[in-house]
Amino acid sequence: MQTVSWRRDDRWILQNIDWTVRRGEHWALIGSNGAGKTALLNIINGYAWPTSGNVSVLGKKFGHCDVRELRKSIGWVSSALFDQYYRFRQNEPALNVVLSGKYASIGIYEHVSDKDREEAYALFEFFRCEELAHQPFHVLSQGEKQRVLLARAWMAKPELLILDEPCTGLDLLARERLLHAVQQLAEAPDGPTVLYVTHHVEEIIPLFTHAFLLQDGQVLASGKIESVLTDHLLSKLFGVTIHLTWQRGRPWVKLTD
Ligand SMILES: Nc1ncnc2c1ncn2[C@@H]1O[C@H](COP(=O)(O)OP(=O)(O)OP(=O)(O)O)[C@@H](O)[C@H]1O
Repeated sequence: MQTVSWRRDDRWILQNIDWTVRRGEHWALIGSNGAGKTALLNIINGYAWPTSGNVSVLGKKFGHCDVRELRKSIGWVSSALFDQYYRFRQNEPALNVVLSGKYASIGIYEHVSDKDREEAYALFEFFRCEELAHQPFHVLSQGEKQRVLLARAWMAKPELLILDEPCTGLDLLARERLLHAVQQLAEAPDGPTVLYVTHHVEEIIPLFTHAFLLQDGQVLASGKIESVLTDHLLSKLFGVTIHLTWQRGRPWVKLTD
């Protein structure tokens, strides 16, 4: 995207955002609460239209393409969004949630082939949660829901996978399992480009090649992980003095104030 700005109610939520993601790169998008991360994702998914600037996603320029068609190539995992949808579909089994990913719909309105069903079961196995397939989605724990939503997104084999704070509400083991699954998915031969949104630096696994720091709707820094994840830039981003230590390719935060 080039010089993208988004204004709402006399306030600039995003200002002059330049961001290019190339095939083979995986990005972490980091920012504090209210920085504009969700707003930026809404623009990438075509749910919000920039006030100014240009957006192209997967080589398709917005304004010159069918955004609904484009969305079929984008997997979006956001538990906040899906909790809202499935609150009204209390008996929907997790299997149907995964199957619906094939059609990018909420609920299933198409004929489901045996092959689709097999594929969905294989994904439950891949994410090590076979026992969840026949349970209603809305009763699952947060960690279980996230794995089901990841499987749902993967049913359509998207080229771009957007994970919006997928570890929110997960305990340590569930978080590490989910991160491992993300790494495996992305590294598969037909794996997607991953955009991973978080405010927790510890979730940045070695998969990520680049990071984008968003502050008050503006780019604080963007580029290769090692040049962006520095004590100086993260302290500036979060407004506290941060010291990072790296262990096995992952950054860990210490507050030094
Ligand atoms: N449709 C809208 N109309 C008016 N203001 C909005 C709209 N959408 C977002 N905002 C405002 O834009 C700012 C950025 O919101 P956004 O949800 O993108 O933040 P975020 O970085 O995702 O935060 P969090 O980490 O808390 O989820 C917030 O102050 C929010 O109130």
